[in-house]
Amino acid sequence: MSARDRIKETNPAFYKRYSRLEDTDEFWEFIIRPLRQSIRVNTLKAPLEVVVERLKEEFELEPVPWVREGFFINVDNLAKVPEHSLGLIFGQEASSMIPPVVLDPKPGELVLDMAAAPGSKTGQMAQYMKNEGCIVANDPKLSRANVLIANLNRMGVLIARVTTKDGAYFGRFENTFDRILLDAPCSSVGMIRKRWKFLESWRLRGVIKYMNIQKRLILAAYRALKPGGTLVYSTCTIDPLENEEVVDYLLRKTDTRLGKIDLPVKTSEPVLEWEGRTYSEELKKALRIHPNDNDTEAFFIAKMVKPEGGA
Ligand SMILES: C[S@@+](CC[C@H](N)C(=O)[O-])C[C@H]1O[C@@H](n2cnc3c(N)ncnc32)[C@H](O)[C@@H]1O
Repeated sequence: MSARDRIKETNPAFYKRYSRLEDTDEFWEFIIRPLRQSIRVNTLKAPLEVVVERLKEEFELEPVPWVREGFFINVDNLAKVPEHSLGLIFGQEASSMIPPVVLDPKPGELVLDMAAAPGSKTGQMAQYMKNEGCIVANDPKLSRANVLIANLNRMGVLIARVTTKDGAYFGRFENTFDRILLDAPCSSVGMIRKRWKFLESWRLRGVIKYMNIQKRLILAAYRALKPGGTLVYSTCTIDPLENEEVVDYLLRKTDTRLGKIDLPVKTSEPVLEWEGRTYSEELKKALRIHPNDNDTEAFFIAKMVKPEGGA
């Protein structure tokens, strides 16, 4: 049975909705094809070259084009690789490495990771900050916050302060953070490649529930951002209501502008019209990544800048 037919049979509403986004055989095939394993080398613990040389003795590595420390690797079970237990490498999906690259935090800065667990992007940001400055790593789900703490310990991250608030709580710290990552909770269509259950359980009402949470969080994040600061919004899903709609909402409510993202990554056209809504042309600067674009998880990434002297 073709991927298209399997998807149609498993969740007809899913098929109907997203065939309006893209309807090629390739798209449907990559929506469900198992993901390639990828890793990020953790330069907080050892130099990149040393870890790469060691791994090459045993595995084939292929660089992830958009992240210097990212590699595809031919390993079945990372848990059996000692470098993983030692925190020298971290299993992280290749497209999920993009938001921290776009945010580009610097040593000494104050950064908010509003939805941080299990911490793959917190670790990556600490790496770019050379463990200098501070990252407030927040996640309200206690079981996930525990995994976050364990991962940060294993990765040797020394600058994270873990909190367990609803992300909207941070809106009260107006004009405070140099950079903010909102890697939002979402309907996780990109994760179908890891877990079939995300296809089975997908419902439009879930998308709408997440959209409302995302709008609340992005507005709070923007409030907490310093004038001149950068906010990156990302999801691992393809629904325009959780992506373009949410960023367009922030554009309409505030004085934010979108920043251009220049990375060697293939993207799909951003959606500027959906279900009778029209979105700002500014959204052309966002990255909409479908799973067939680069053989990765689906992702959406937008970079917002708060003007100096802005509200
Ligand atoms: C996509 S995951 C984050 C992945 C993480 N950034 C990483 O790279 O490892 C989204 C997270 O949002 C958290 N979350 C759910 N509701 C939230 C809320 N109201 N405020 C902040 N975070 C929330 C979830 O517990 C989940 O861990």
